[in-house]
Amino acid sequence: YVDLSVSWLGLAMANPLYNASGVMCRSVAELEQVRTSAAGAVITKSCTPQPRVGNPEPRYCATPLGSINSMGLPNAGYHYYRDYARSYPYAAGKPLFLSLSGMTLDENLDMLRDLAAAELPCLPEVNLSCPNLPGKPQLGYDFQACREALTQIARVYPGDFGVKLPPYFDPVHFAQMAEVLNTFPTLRFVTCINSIGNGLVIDVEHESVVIKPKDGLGGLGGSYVLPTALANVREFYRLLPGKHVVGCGGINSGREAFMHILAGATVVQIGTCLYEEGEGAFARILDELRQLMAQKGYQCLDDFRGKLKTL
Ligand SMILES: O=C1NC(=O)NC(C(=O)O)N1
Repeated sequence: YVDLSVSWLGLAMANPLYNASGVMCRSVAELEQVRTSAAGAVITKSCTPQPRVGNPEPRYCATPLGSINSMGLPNAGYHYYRDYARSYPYAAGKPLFLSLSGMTLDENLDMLRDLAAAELPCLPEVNLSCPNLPGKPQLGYDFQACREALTQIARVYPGDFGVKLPPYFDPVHFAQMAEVLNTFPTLRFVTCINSIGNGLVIDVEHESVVIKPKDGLGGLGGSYVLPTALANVREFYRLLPGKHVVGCGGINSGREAFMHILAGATVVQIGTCLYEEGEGAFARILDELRQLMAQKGYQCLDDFRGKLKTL
């Protein structure tokens, strides 16, 4: 028998799989699709205080190797998701995470103050890494700005929270960001990774880019990003003792879910694969993970979590 359950942050999950923020989570209908699927948890679309239409379309395109998107944070506004979190059936056993992505630090602080006052069981995942807002840099690449932001966030939000990080590509950057993150004891998890920002996909037949915003530049997801996602999971697993890493990036089957957990992920999120396949992806990936564990003689996730061998 294979046990896929996860116990973390005072939460009990039947399995480690849920959606990546941004996919199947902008409307209540979509959120309910995830909640009533085989997923072990639910996370909302990154929200801003006011609703946003987002970037001009086409703004998403799938390819054989993954996806490119420049959505531009289209969302129903903070109060829509807070109200969903108010009526959410926590007792049913699937945790709810609320993704926040204010356009400024003050916007994040305003939303977090309100969320703290609401005293809801949901957990915030503060998005430090949206790559698709024209003219705005990804906060996660400015270490001093992150330190200042997290100082104020931890001050206005007393509870546990997490952050969605951009991918890093240099050991010095892993170390510098880890030093910032380790300053905050209530920062309990990091979600690695957000899309690899500002890629360019070209359509040879039409000799054109495939998305409209930023002349075709967009965040990459899917198989394109798996090795980078795994590196970020493993490096932050090593560098953030006592914190959890949520793995995200390139999970298409039980094999990639296994890789993320072997690299140290406590739980894992799926984005591109969920967008392309639909909520059936959850049950399929869980079955594949179960089978792989059974073949290897593992009975639970702790039997192999974080035990990636080096040579
Ligand atoms: O953080 C984000 N990452 C992405 O890849 N896309 C969305 C978006 O553009 O809304 N946001």
